[in-house]
Amino acid sequence: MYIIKIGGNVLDNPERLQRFLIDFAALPGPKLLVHGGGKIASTIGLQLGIAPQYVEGRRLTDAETLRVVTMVYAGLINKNVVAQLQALGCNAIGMTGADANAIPATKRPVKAIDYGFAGDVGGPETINATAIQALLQAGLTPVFAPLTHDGKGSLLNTNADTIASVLATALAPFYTVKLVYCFEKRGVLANAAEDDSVIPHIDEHTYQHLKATGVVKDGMVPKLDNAFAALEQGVKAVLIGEAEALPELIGGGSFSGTTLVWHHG
Ligand SMILES: Nc1ncnc2c1ncn2[C@@H]1O[C@H](COP(=O)(O)OP(=O)(O)O)[C@@H](O)[C@H]1O
Ligand SMILES: CC(=O)N[C@@H](CCC(=O)OP(=O)(O)O)C(=O)O
Repeated sequence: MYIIKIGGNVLDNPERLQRFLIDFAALPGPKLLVHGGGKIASTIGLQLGIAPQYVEGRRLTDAETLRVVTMVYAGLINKNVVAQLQALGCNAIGMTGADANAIPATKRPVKAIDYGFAGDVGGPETINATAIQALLQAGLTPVFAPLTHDGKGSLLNTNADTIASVLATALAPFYTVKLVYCFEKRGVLANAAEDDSVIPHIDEHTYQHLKATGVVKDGMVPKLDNAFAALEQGVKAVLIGEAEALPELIGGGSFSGTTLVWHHG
């Protein structure tokens, strides 16, 4: 099965999103979509007078921000994606980690920095894989917003790349899971300014080198950390590429993004 994640730069562009959803809806077999939307949450927050705050690239989720991200992720984005998929004949069902207790989490402990209502997810055994399997077996396509819950009544904000990785890992014992991170570039690039400089294959060793030399940075670092963690824990394949090139990415032809390589044993 495919678990596909789309980020803020795709969600923010209606034409790009529509093209992606057409291809996603056409994928045969069980599938699951995870969306982010950090960029849209920041824009809507600003319109409401709530400026986004980041420390080292991570959002601080105070009580007001939690209200904004709940409205934007679980409401505006999630329900519009579900409606668009329904129009394409894909029987989508919108989810957060609170729904069906799919993804329990704990509020990140306050150390040097207080990230507020940020949720840290435990191991794959904490995921309610049974409920997600039941949805898949009923022919439904779960669409996850990047929110989890603490089991005490509060939603928590959790990075969408992490949600995709942990769901992929939790479902790996039951399905051959291929995890696909779709974003606005054609893959992991050797040169940020050169769109055609896609690195076709990256293993752990190469990744450490790319990170140390600053070729891979910013949002790509947590994405690849999550991706290698998923491979280590039984996910069959991880692909990274352009949302609009989903069929090529999955088809594995030339110009088909970056494939992460895991050396077993
Ligand atoms: N070597 C690289 N190749 C491609 N993107 C990179 C690279 N290094 C850093 N990045 C940055 O990582 C970003 C993708 O991560 P992120 O911002 O989390 O995106 P999204 O949430 O849309 O998936 C790209 O937009 C790009 O700016
Ligand atoms: C805790 C945390 O980092 N939450 C993220 C969730 C959204 C997200 O991951 O969106 P993209 O995939 O579009 O970046 C945030 O609020 O930015």
